[in-house]
Amino acid sequence: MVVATEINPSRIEKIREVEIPVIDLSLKKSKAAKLIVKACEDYGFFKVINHGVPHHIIKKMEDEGFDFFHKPLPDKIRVGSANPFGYGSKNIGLSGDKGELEYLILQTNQDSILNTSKFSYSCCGCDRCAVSCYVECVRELACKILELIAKGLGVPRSFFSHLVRRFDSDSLLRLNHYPPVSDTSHSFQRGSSNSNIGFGEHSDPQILTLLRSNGVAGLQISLGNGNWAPVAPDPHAFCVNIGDVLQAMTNGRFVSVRHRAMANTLPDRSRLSLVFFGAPPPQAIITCPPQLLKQNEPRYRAFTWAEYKSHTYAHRLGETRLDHFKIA
Ligand SMILES: C=C1C[C@]23C[C@@]1(O)CC[C@H]2[C@@]12CC[C@H](O)[C@@](C)(C(=O)O1)[C@H]2[C@@H]3C(=O)O
Ligand SMILES: O=C(O)CCC(=O)C(=O)O
Ligand SMILES: [Fe+2]
Repeated sequence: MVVATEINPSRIEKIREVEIPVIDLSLKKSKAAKLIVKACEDYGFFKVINHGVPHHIIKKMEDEGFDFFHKPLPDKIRVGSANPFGYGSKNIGLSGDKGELEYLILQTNQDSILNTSKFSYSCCGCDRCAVSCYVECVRELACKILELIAKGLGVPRSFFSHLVRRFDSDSLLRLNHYPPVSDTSHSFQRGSSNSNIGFGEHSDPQILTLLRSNGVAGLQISLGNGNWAPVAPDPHAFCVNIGDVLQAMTNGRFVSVRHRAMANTLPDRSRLSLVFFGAPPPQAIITCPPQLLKQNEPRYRAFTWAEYKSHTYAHRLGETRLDHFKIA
């Protein structure tokens, strides 16, 4: 089915209903690995069910998120601006991108929280245990999926996952809050842009993203050529998407899917997404292993995650950052 939706008067985009792959992680490993590799090649996106993250840990994290966003604005601003860790509202990044949301970005690695950052869980008033328990579970889930990917691709088991498991991994947790359309009591002030984009089109720069949202719709993935597929909300599943680094490490065999979130149009319910970005340590060298190159020439030059990240942060949300690292 194709439905035309008006994003802005000069540009008609098509919304297509596609079957998003749903992978049951209780399947035999070899079967799950095969299905995941296929989903990564076809869409760079899939959902997982029977993922093993306990419901009470998700619920506690979600409650903490709602509590934070329902605080008065001065309390939220007090945690510091999302530069790169802290609270942000409507402005995404430092290059002028805007969204109809507010968010909180948290570092996940205890080592850097203690040593290099002014920002830690306690600053946002979130319960330290709720955040650490959630992060521990989703990190483990990300590693499990990366190990299935390694199995499916025929590379050593921890080839990708060790980067996310490392004590100095640069993984992040991001909480996005899309307030209800008519909520005037809320401390978040909706912009005057009339845009129905909540979080603009982009790819995630890291290795793998695990997104979980409450039952409110909004996420869409790009099918290319201006076609978008809505992702039905499912509080029991995690959405998984390939990041730019995994695209580079697979020499483009997997796609870092472009996605966006629509602004919340419900009058009475907020949308909350909890997003874990599994990232390498800053000095890790990102390159495609010879087993995956086969007879092909490498498409991207080797780079460190620190180099990629500084390139990312110097550019706008919607840019195709990996192009800069392409071998001509
Ligand atoms: C405009 C920007 C925000 C962003 C950094 C960037 O310069 C380009 C990528 C953006 C993004 C998208 C995925 C994640 O939400 C994020 C935390 C990331 O790593 O890259 C954001 C960055 C951000 O909001 O700070
Ligand atoms: O909230 C969503 O559904 C998408 C958020 C997202 O893409 C991000 O935080 O990078
Ligand atoms: Fe994203």
